[in-house]
Amino acid sequence: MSFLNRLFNRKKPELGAQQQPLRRSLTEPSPSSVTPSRGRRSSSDDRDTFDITPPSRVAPRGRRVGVELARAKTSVDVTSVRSSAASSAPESGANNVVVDGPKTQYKTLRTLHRSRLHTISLAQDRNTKAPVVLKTFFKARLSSSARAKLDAEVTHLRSLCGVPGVVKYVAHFEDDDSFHIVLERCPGTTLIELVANSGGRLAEAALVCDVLIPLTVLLADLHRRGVVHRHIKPEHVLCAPDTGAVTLLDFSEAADRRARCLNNRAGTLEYMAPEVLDKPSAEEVFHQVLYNGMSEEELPQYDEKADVWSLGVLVYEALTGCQPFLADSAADMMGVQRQQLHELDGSGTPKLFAGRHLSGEARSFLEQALQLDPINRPSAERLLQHPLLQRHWQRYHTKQVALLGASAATSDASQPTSSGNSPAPGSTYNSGSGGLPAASRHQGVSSAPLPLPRSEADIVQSAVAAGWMASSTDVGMGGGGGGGSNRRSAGGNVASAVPERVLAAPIQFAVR
Ligand SMILES: Nc1ncnc2c1ncn2[C@@H]1O[C@H](COP(=O)(O)OP(=O)(O)OP(=O)(O)O)[C@@H](O)[C@H]1O
Repeated sequence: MSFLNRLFNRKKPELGAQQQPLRRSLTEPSPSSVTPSRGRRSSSDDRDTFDITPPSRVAPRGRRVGVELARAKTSVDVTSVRSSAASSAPESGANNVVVDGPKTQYKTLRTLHRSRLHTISLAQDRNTKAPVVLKTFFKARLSSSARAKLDAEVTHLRSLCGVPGVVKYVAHFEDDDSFHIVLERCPGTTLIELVANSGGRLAEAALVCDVLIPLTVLLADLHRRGVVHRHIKPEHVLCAPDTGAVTLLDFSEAADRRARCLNNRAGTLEYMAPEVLDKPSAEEVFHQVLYNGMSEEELPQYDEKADVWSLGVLVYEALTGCQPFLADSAADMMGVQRQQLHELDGSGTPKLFAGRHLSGEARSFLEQALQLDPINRPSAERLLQHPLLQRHWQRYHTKQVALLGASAATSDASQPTSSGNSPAPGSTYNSGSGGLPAASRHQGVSSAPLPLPRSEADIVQSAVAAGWMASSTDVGMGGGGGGGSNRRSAGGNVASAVPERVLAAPIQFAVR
C-alpha cells in the first residue's frame, strides 16, 4: 500500500533552479553510500524493501498529476560495517538471546512487508489469540553488523516496553534459519497511508491533533530517557485517529546517548538532519577507531536534535504532500537543504515555502524544526510550546478526554495485556494511569485538571514575545506567512532569542 501510495500520491516538490529533478534510472549506478534504488527503500541497511500491504483506499487520482515515479527513496547504507566496532555496535544484549517462545506459538496470517533480509507478517498468538506482528530475519542474509543492529533493536524495545507510543515488544527467539521479533500489533495505518488516503495531504488541525502533538510528546519522552530514534519518517509512524493512538515503529537505528557516542550517519537520507549527513558512515567510524587510533569521543557527535529535524521534514511532507529535500547522496543533500532554506524567490520567500499554502504557525514551526544548525533548533520538549501545537492543544485534549469517558464507560478492560511485560523502569506514565483510556495512557496524557483555554490573543502575544514569530501578522496567516519570520530564521539565532518558559504547554511533564 505505502509503496503504491508513495508511487502515485506523493508529489515532487516544486524544485528551484538549483535543485535538479531526480530521474535516476534503475540501471544507473547508485552512489556508493546509497542503497540501490528499487521499490520502497529502507535506510538502515542493505534491504531492498517492498511493501505488499494490499491497498485499502486509494487517494483521488487528481492529486497524482506530476508525480515523479523515479523519485528516490534514497537510503544510506550503514550495514557493511563490522559489528565489532565499539562505536557502531550500540549497547546491546548482543549474542545473549533470550528465548521467549517457539515459532509454533504464532500462526502467520498475512505478509505485510518483505525485504531481502526480512519479512514482516501479521500473526496470532495461538495461546492468547492476541494479534501480533512477527518480524522474521533470515540468518543467512544477515551480516554481523545487521545482526548487531537487530540485537540492539531488541534491547531498545525491551527497555522501552511500556513507554506510551513505543511499539510494544512481546518476545524474540531464533531457530536454525531465522531470528524472530514479536511485537504487539498496533492500531492504525502508517502516516504515509493516512496522508495518501486524505487526498495527498493532511489538514493542519488533523495533523497537529492526531499526529504532531502525540508524536512530539513521545519524542520529548524518549529524549529525556536519552534515546534518539534516528529513523523518524512517515512509514514508521502508525496513526489511529479514531483512538488517538500514535505508535513509533522501527527502533533499529535507535541509540542511547548515555551509552554511546552518536557519531555515524544513520537513518533515511530525506529525513536526515544536516549534522547527521556530514558524519562518517559506520564503517568509516570503525576505520577511524580501529586503524587510526581515534577514540570515540574525538569524533564529532550529534544529539537528539536530529530527531527534531526529521519531525520537521515529516510535518512538511504531511502538510504539503511533498518531500522538502530530495537528493541522491549525503553530500548533495546538504546542498539541497541549504538552497531550499536559504535561497529566496523573487518575493523574498525561501524556496522551501514558495507557493506553499501554510499557515503562519505551521511555517514558523517548520522554520524552527528545520534550522540547519542544531544549536538553533528547539528541543522536542520546547516545540510542545510552539503556537502551532498550543493552538490545537485544547482540541487534542478534549478528544483525549472524550476517549477517556468512552473507555471508562465501556470497562476497565482497556488495560494493556498482550505482552505481559513489565513497564519500563522509570516510565513517567505508568504510575497512576490506570484510570486513563488506552489512547490516553498511550500518549501520556495527564489526568491533571486542565488550565483554562488560552485565548487566541494570548497565543499570538506569547508567540511574538517568545520569538517564535516576528509579528502578530505571522500568526494564522494563509499563503505562506509573513516575510518577517523568514528573514529572521534565515540568519538569526532563535535559540538565543527565546526566553525560557514564556509559553507553558497545557500538559505538564515530569522532567527527570
Ligand atoms: N507492530 C506493528 N503493528 C502494525 N503494523 C506494523 C507493525 N510493525 C510493522 N508494521 C508494518 O510493517 C511496515 C514495516 O515495518 P518497519 O518499518 O518496522 O520494518 P522495517 O524492518 O523497518 O522495514 P524497512 O527497513 O523496510 O523500513 C510498517 O510500515 C507497518 O505498516
